Amino acid sequence: MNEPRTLLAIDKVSKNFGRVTAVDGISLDIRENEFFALLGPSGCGKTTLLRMLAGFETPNHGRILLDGRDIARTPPNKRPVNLMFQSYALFPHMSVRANVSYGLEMERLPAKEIRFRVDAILATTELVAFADRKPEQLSGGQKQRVALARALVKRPRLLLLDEPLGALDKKLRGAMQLELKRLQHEVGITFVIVTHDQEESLVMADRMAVFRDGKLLQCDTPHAVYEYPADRFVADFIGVMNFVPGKVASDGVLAADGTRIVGTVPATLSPGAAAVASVRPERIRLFPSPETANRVAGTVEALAYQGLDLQLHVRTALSPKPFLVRVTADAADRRPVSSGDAVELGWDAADVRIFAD
Ligand SMILES: Nc1ncnc2c1ncn2[C@@H]1O[C@H](COP(=O)(O)OP(=O)(O)OP(=O)(O)O)[C@@H](O)[C@H]1O
Repeated sequence: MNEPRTLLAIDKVSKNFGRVTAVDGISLDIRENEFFALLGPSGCGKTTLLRMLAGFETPNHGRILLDGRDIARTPPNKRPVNLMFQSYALFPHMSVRANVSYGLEMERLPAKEIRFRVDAILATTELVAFADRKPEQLSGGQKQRVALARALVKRPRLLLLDEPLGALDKKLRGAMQLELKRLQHEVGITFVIVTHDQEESLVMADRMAVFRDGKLLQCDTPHAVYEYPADRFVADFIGVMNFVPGKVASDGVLAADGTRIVGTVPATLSPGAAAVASVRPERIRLFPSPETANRVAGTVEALAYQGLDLQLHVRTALSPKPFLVRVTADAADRRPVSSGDAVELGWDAADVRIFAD
């Protein structure tokens, strides 16, 4: 297989606003035709990084190489990069077609080419039937597609999307996540999306970067970030995780009550150091077999049906918070549990991740 080609190389980029370091020495490669997500809690610097890629901010340090050329100081309109705003910023008095063709008209392209490209992108974004409508006559999802069509018609090398689904309700958001991914695939343009929604990144991104306090914590595929988080913060931020605090032992973590959680200890942790053992809710089994490496007694505190899954809160002596356990409806039917029941939880050593506390 060919090595994917790097489109954008972010090289030791920093940005301060007065004494605030919004982006702190980030290095990151984004590949050609990739759907890449920048993710992190509010204030982590993801929007500032996106604005530097667009050209609305200039880094204090570092280089931003697009196709090998440093664009860090190139004005926004001179970059082959387009930014789609969360608010869509559509022209209210213009039709969908006029909104989409506007950018090409500014470029003074021949009318025939404009028509050809606008027709093609209206078809791709399934907007042909709405071409003559004004933005106010469209639904939220349709407006979102117009904003996308307007950005894509210019055929940028890179499309930046700032919380593109932020204005949509939950159900439409789900549908548009898949739609965006399909579109990206179809047009073959590299997308960089900013979101604070970790589920959204897991669904859409080919790779994702997790930030905190202006620093890059981890950059990998959604699967790798979910299964092998770089640290405790990432483990907690992405998905749901159960944590057992304790001290590092030779083959795992010793909890305060003396229970040993068996798992692989990272080489960076010394014996006796404060650590947490963690396990995802879906890796925990109710009523495990006696050979299961980790077993602990608990009491069911609460149950919640979530479609195909049943989510349990189980109180144990291992941690102050109840364990979250996800069992399939099937398993729950076979051996029903209710609030107040005594249960045993079990999980394999291979499903344990251990982090510095
Ligand atoms: N123009 C500015 N002047 C001063 N400080 C700024 C400016 N822009 C951003 N900051 C600060 O830089 C830090 C990073 O901000 P940024 O907007 O990049 O974060 P974010 O991760 O996108 O957050 P959110 O999800 O809330 O938009 C924050 O502490 C913010 O207050």
